[in-house]
Amino acid sequence: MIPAPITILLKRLPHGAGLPPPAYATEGAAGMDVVSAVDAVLAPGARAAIETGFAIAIPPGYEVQVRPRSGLALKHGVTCLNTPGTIDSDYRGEVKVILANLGQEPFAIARGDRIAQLVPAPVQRAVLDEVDTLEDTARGSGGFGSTGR
Ligand SMILES: O=c1ccn([C@H]2C[C@H](O)[C@@H](COP(=O)(O)OP(=O)(O)OP(=O)(O)O)O2)c(=O)[nH]1
Ligand SMILES: [Mg+2]
Repeated sequence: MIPAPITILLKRLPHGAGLPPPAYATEGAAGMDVVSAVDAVLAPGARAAIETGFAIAIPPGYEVQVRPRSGLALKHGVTCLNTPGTIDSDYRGEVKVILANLGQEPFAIARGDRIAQLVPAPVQRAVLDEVDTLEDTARGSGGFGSTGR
């Protein structure tokens, strides 16, 4: 069964006027592609918070993840540095995409270029229960490659 879509409110900011809102490129796309509101050039090794020209209000109990586009990553080495970026449901500032250029060439972004994708997700919160001992397991404290290659 396909879960019903949640409603996210989107407020267009003045410098984002005229830009297309985030949108699904295909019927089955998981992410809504989001476009840049600015022209920018990312030098090799550089990072920047790229403005999108909108703010959103996500319903309580959800987040929006900001994820890279694989085409930009593969062709240009351009990715979201903090992937997946987290948009909190109580954030009302401008959504920004933290892009990093891990490639060898400068990467030019034009206003209107699709730079990332937004994926809403339910958030499972937790309460922490501080204890003196934790139940033992076969793994124990092994990790970071302890099971081999
Ligand atoms: O890719 C991102 C990541 C975050 N944000 C905004 C929305 C998010 O709700 C807020 C805070 O993000 P996060 O919690 O990841 O950053 P922080 O360094 O912990 O900042 P803060 O102390 O404001 O929570 O910044 C974006 O616009 N784009
Ligand atoms: Mg935070």
